[in-house]
Amino acid sequence: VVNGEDAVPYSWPWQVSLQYESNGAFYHTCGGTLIAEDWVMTAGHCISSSRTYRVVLGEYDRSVEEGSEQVIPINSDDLFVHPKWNSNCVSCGNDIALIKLSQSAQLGDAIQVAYLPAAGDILPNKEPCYITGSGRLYTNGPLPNKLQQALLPVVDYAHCSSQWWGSSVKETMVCAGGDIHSGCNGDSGGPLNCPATDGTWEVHGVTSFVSSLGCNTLKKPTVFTRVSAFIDWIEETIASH
Ligand SMILES: CC(C)C[C@H](NC(=O)C(F)(F)F)C(=O)N[N@@+](C)(CC(=O)Nc1ccc(C(C)C)cc1)Cc1ccccc1
Repeated sequence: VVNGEDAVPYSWPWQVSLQYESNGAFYHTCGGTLIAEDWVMTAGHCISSSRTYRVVLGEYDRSVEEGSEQVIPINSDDLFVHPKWNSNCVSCGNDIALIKLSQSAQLGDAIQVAYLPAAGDILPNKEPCYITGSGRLYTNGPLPNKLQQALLPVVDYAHCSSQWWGSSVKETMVCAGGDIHSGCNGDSGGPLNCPATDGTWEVHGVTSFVSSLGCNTLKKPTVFTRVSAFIDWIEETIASH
């Protein structure tokens, strides 16, 4: 997250860190959202079938053992990338994947399941959402230790597809930001958290891409997979596994 701030510890308790194994150690590669006790939602581009993954829940500061962390391994046949995700066509969308955890998360103060929007729910322009993640602090910059957040107002489809991203943005995506705040690599797969009418938060986006010219390129909002366009697929996948 570029130009964000340290989140209040455990204030986004559905945020997870997706980590892959390399030479015996695990590395943060993407964010994710806990959507059920044993399911995590992330981006399709975060998953490669040749890697071994684990998720870490209840993490605030990656450099400190806080006691709230839960590390859960992932079985390779529990990775469900959307069937229409095509890594050669990021602009086609469908950048979403589900991961079944090998055991249920123990919910508590630091770990909670996110609310998802109703199918088809479209956010109005300028809706004040927050991006959260442990991605780079600036283009080609370092990863933070503490979870970051930044206010990223929604740029509706009409604006995002006309002026800014053009035809690279589809109606199955949500744009947000476009000023000095943005996501950056490592935030992929994480949540776009938007206020719900009843004072809670709903996860409306899965962080998908930023401009290759620079994470916080002006007039190039961060682009998210629109969760409300995939509610049926999410429900079917969970129901059948
Ligand atoms: C793997 C790609 C497909 C998505 C990747 N997503 C992210 O980093 C995210 F924002 F989600 F955290 C990304 O934006 N990767 N970049 C490598 C940029 C990129 O590939 N962006 C991009 C933008 C648009 C398109 C399509 C829609 C034309 C494809 C890729 C990050 C970057 C940006 C500036 C400097 C260095 C690295």
